[in-house]
Amino acid sequence: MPITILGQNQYGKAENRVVKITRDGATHRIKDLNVSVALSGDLDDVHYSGSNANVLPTDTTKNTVFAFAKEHGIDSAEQFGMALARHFVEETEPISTARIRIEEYAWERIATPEGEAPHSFVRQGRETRTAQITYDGTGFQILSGLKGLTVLNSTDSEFWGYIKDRYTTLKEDYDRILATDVSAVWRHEWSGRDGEEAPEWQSSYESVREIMLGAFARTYSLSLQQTLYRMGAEVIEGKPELAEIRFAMPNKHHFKVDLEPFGVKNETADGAVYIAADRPYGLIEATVLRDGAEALIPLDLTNL
Ligand SMILES: O=c1[nH]c(=O)c2[nH]c(=O)[nH]c2[nH]1
Repeated sequence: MPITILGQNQYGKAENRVVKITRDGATHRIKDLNVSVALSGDLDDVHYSGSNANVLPTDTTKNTVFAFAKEHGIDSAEQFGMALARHFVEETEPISTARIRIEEYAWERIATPEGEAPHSFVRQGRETRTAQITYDGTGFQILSGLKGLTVLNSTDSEFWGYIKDRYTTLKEDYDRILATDVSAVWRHEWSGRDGEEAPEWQSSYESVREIMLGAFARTYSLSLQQTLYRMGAEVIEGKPELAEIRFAMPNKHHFKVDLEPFGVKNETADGAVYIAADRPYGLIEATVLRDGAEALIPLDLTNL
């Protein structure tokens, strides 16, 4: 009698770095993606006996990603992931679910004194757009997102009134810097099941980002938790096509430096000098849901 059984399993080629250039005369456009494929289905045999009869090689999944970039182009990460996920499920009998994860790296045109360069680009900061597309043969689940969106408010942030026990040394702060690297994932209500038209992925992404930034800038903050909730609430209120949004936000602490030993006053009101601490950092994570919606975004955003 065997004493083990196979649990959840998936496989596919991870981190296919695809760069697609679209030429419009001398003016080029660039899409720069990192695409990871994970397939699951009738795959017990390969684990139990080593029979590869139901296995589409990961090498083939890699080739498919590159071929699709050429054959279908890359309109948006979401659209590209949907085409791939549908292909793997519909064309390969043993595969019942496909999950495509995509990171997109943004490039902007280099501005020169003669105008925008038609085919020269500079990478935009550390901000990365993300998408996860899952297809099970009947409907899609689309999670869009971003990570590495670094923001800072140099005032309008306080932190006080918290629990104080015998290990508490933190001083209450009535005017501090609030800085974070926003990671966010939002789930679209749309599944493609009921024939409803798919969202316009690019403009939807841009407007979610704009709403988040506006809420961060506008919120007078009594905690990063409160700021996070305001950002999520404004997104859900402003975007009827979204059901939930989840954030992971490190509190990038900025500590005022003690310059008294040098006889120098370092007052907030005069424009102070801070040390930007690297670690440890507070890590604030929460989901904001439309009332009645199900929480389906994974709790740990690190791999999304
Ligand atoms: O916005 C904050 N939330 C906290 O929970 C916390 N804890 C802490 O030490 N500083 C902060 N700041």
